[in-house]
Amino acid sequence: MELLAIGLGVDRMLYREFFEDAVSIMRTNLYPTCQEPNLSLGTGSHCDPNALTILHQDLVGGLDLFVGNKWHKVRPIPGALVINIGDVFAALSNGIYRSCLHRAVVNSHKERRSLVFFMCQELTSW
Ligand SMILES: O=C(O)CCC(=O)C(=O)O
Ligand SMILES: [Fe+2]
Repeated sequence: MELLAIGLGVDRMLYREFFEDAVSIMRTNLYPTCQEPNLSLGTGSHCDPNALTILHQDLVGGLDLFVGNKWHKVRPIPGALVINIGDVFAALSNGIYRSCLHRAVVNSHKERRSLVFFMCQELTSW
């Protein structure tokens, strides 16, 4: 949160304090194999509605990002985390940081797992 604040040129503690009492959610996702992957949805395309998302994916691959009018694969890197800006942080930064459209697709040969931490905001901070 401090890095995001520094990037915006605001007090580095601003968002850290704002999210101090955040109530966050952690979710595990399992994407079984599918014989007809093109006919099935892993997660449909979406932007995360929370503030910030930290995602760990296994090495199977399946996370796609929509950038420059097309879908790009997010190549899994051992030990790396994917950080997504969500809609709340896009709003808090007046759109300077943008939430990104993404999806998870399935495949026919290997099941996939991801672990996702959704940093949310305390409901009374609105
Ligand atoms: O499993 C993934 O790679 C993405 C999951 C996701 O986008 C979500 O749970 O919001
Ligand atoms: Fe998501």
